[in-house]
Amino acid sequence: MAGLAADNLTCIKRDRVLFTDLSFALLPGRLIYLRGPNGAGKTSLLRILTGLSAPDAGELSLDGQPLERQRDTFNQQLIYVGHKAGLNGALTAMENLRFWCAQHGAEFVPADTYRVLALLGLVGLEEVPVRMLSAGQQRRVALSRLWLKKATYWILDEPFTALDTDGIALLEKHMRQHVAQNGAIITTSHQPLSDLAGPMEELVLEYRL
Ligand SMILES: Nc1ncnc2c1ncn2[C@@H]1O[C@H](COP(=O)(O)OP(=O)(O)OP(=O)(O)O)[C@@H](O)[C@H]1O
Repeated sequence: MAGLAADNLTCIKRDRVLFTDLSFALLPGRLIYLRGPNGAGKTSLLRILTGLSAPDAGELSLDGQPLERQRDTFNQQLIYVGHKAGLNGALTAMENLRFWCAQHGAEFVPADTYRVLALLGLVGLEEVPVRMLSAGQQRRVALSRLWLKKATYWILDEPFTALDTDGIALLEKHMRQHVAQNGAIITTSHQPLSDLAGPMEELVLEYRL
């Protein structure tokens, strides 16, 4: 089957089973809204999907083949935006993005990067160390990756954090467009996604004692 499939995943942290026997598929052209209370295991699940951590049981596959044999291929097709912005505060937005592109196999084209930063409302802030930007501006720099690299799979952990209403709408529209172009997204959010994000499936993690 095309897509990223999780088969019977189990995740245990400090003797607490966060989830077990969790199976689902993230298919091209689909958006999964992953929700659940604080501590349910949403970030833990997303980290497993990205390969940053391993499940305690279960398998992941990409296009029907074990994911662990295709990590490089998957990484080329993946953008992960974690709940922390993942920026170096001492570097400017342009420097951060140049570094990120080099690390993630994306071509860094300064003119395109300025254009994306402008789209995200950051004109005049491109050369400022990001530690001097507001929380929402830093989030916008982090999210600009979604405009700079072509990748089928987007794994997003609380991407709306600190964004104002215009920022939320901009991101939701971009997500919808990505899915319409056969992209695949799994995202967490403590605020419900609006219709701007387009059709979605829900994956709910309950808090287990
Ligand atoms: N590296 C770790 N070591 C020990 N426990 C961890 C680790 N990472 C996460 N946990 C625990 O696992 C549980 C789930 O954490 P996780 O961050 O996945 O939840 P979440 O659903 O994303 O929560 P939130 O909505 O608050 O972001 C928490 O109780 C947390 O303390």
